[in-house]
Amino acid sequence: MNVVISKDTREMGELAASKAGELIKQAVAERGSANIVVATGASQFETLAALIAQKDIPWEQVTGFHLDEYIGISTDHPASFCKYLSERFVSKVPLKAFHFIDGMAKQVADECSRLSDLITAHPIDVALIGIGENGHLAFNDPPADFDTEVPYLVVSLDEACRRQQLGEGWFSTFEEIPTQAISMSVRQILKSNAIVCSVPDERKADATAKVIEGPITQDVPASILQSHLATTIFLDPPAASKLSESMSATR
Ligand SMILES: N[C@@H]1[C@@H](O)[C@H](O)[C@@H](COP(=O)(O)O)O[C@@H]1O
Repeated sequence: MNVVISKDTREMGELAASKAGELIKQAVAERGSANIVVATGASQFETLAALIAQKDIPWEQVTGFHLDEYIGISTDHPASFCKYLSERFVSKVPLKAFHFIDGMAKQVADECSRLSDLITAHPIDVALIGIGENGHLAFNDPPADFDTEVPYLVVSLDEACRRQQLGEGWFSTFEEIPTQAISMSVRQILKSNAIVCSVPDERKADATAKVIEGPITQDVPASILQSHLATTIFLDPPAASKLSESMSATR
């Protein structure tokens, strides 16, 4: 795992997008196509804006996968990750395909199977992800399942995760926030050839320090990224503010 501390949030997004763009272009040059995973949330604002601004990515050869989605939130709800991805990414670049998670599916088990089959047929070149204030990876809250081989699964959201969504302003009341989601599993995320993790904001400083410098534990799900050699975590200075001095010196 590599760590890059940028000078501000904008630069964090530019550096993360530049890394992701290089990896996408490399995959297309080598294989003729690329498969990517795209996350949502406040963490991805700058990264996705910088990614869609890159002019030399052959998007027609790129297939995208959706990292996680609430169960029971329609696509016109302000918190819908489908809405977020449509508006900020899918409508902005001419992708070969994008596989959304249907959080309104009547049979969520069938939806997980459909997505699992699709992603198994599309090995991922690069996953763009974030981490939660509670250290979650996608919607795998602590203690996360590090063992399941299932690519997509139904997960329960813990209170800290749901409070984060309220704090970011995606919902107007705590009660409105779903208690379940469909998420890519931890093992599926780790199968990505490369991982580009964007982490801005002081709200993430505690989780960032645990993820990067603490032990690998299911209680801090994103700490498993330490075991993935082709992961780069891009931080802004507030997110990096609780790292040890030696780590901060890598800036
Ligand atoms: N489940 C989403 C993830 O897709 C995201 O990567 C992560 C970080 O959240 P945020 O970017 O909102 O800070 O947790 C969110 O709740």
